[in-house]
Amino acid sequence: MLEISELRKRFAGGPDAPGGKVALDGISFAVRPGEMYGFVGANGAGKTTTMRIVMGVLQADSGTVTWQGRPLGYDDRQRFGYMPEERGLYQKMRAGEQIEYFGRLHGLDAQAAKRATDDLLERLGLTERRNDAVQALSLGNQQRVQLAVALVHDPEVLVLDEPFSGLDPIAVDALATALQERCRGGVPVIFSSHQLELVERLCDSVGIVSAGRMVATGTVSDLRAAEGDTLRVVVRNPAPGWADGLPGDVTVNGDRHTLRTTDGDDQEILRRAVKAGHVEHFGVEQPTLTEIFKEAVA
Ligand SMILES: Nc1ncnc2c1ncn2[C@@H]1O[C@H](COP(=O)(O)OP(=O)(O)OP(=O)(O)O)[C@@H](O)[C@H]1O
Repeated sequence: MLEISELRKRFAGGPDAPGGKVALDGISFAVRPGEMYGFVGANGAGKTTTMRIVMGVLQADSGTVTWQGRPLGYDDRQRFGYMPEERGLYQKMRAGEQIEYFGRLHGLDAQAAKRATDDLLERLGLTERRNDAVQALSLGNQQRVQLAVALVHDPEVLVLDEPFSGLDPIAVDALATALQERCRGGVPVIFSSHQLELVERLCDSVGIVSAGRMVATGTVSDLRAAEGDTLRVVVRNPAPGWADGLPGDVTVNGDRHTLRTTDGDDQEILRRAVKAGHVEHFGVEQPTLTEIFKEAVA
């Protein structure tokens, strides 16, 4: 298990923050083998800083990162796969050579690096691009190469900073499939993203970070249960004031009035809606990750 515990980090101040900037204020979470963990938060919340500390690019002021119960060292990190936010490909090197080269850097012999590269080029739909220089590739294909570089040495853990940003749906699916395969093989995968629908679709667990603190973490279903269900009622052409006194909020779109509420007597609400107009929809819905996120960071 990868365990991140009570990480704190303050950056030295500039003219706008002479006292320094607290980037992390006690971040803790754990990612289990075979778990896909989505790390979400507003811009500047602390996701990249956390990942950089996990990968040893930055040092925390305090707190620990352990893997399999032991503090992480250089050798452990060599066996991790990392996609940094700033990316890190040699622009003039060919895609295939690059993946092989990173495989060698991570300790594979020439044959193993070539085999792994062939396999990844195939899986990620890059075989035709093997001999293209990275700078000649589209953003999506560069990102596929970047993922291949993170995967080439068959890593024990994957740490990916916004791997899906800027990708079209086909590329998203190619990357998602590659990550799911590793996960099924028992690799813990942590990735940050602002694409909450994608995180909801792919992840077993989610961590929501806000201003350097973890404001919610757990399985998506636990977070949903904690948030509670919402009753959504849509009434067309209702009589004015039909929802007066009912709990929740009403939004109006043309002749459609939508009431959303997390409490109240559902039968009473139904009676009022039927009396008021044509009831087009009446149902209980689970909160989306976007709703959970907005509530958690509010
Ligand atoms: N090298 C640095 N020097 C000073 N401040 C920094 C440095 N790196 C990050 N910060 C600050 O630390 C805070 C956390 O930044 P971080 O990049 O970790 O956020 P993030 O959640 O990854 O944001 P985004 O979603 O925009 O990538 C921000 O206020 C940022 O400005």
